[in-house]
Amino acid sequence: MSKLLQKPEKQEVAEGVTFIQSVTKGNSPLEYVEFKIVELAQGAEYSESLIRKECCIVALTGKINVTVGEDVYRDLGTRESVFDKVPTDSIYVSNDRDFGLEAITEARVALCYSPSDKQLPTKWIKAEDVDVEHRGILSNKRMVHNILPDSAPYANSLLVVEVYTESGNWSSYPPHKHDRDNLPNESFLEESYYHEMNPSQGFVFQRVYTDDRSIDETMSVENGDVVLVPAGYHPVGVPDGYESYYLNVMAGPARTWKFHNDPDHEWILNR
Ligand SMILES: O=C(O)C[C@@H](O)[C@H](O)C(=O)CO
Repeated sequence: MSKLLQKPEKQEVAEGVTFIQSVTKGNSPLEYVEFKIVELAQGAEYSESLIRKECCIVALTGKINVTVGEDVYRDLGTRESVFDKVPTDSIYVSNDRDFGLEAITEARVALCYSPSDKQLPTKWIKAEDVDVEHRGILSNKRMVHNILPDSAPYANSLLVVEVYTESGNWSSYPPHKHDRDNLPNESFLEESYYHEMNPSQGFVFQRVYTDDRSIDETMSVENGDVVLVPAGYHPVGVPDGYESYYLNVMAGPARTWKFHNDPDHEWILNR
């Protein structure tokens, strides 16, 4: 199996608290992005101390309370399934702070991390404030929830977006990359993709490839999988009959998403 594909692996870390995915510097090729999917049973609690990293807590499904230091953010989360296709609530927590999660209902939570050493205020990113963007035409249609885009100045390094791709469509397409620290032309951002499909037995294909093909992996991606993009283009193709959801986390030396399309396929944009 590709080193860029991580299958879900249940790890019960406390009563009612299960890691489904845990991408760390120790088990992935990424330097700037770490990521967890945590499932919480109703009433379960989980806490963490951030050491030299910032975190965006995304209430994927269910309802949670989040505590950051003395502050409590209550009743976060808007969905029973990510395929309700409405934005959800998130909390940005700065480096070297403690946070806690408490599940009001059964809940699935994404924890998105990147290195940081400059303290910033905690930010409640409310569902109603998340910008919803429709991109693309023909078989390239997708909807994007901009949770923490580069235009939002709340984080030092993290970028977080949710992307829905319609059945039979492509996204992150035409293929683009952001793997050169060469602003203003291109930024270096690593990226992770956490995938879900509707119905859940579906699959999508994701290719990760560089110009010189030193990376060239085409992966069959199933519900709950994570794809890691240390470099290269990273398009996603969705088979007929299935909808795709993914949560992207990006981070790098500069908090700017400046991508470069694969010149061979850029013509797609001019139809
Ligand atoms: O517009 C899309 O298809 C989503 C992608 O831009 C995705 O968020 C990504 O690849 C970011 O680099």
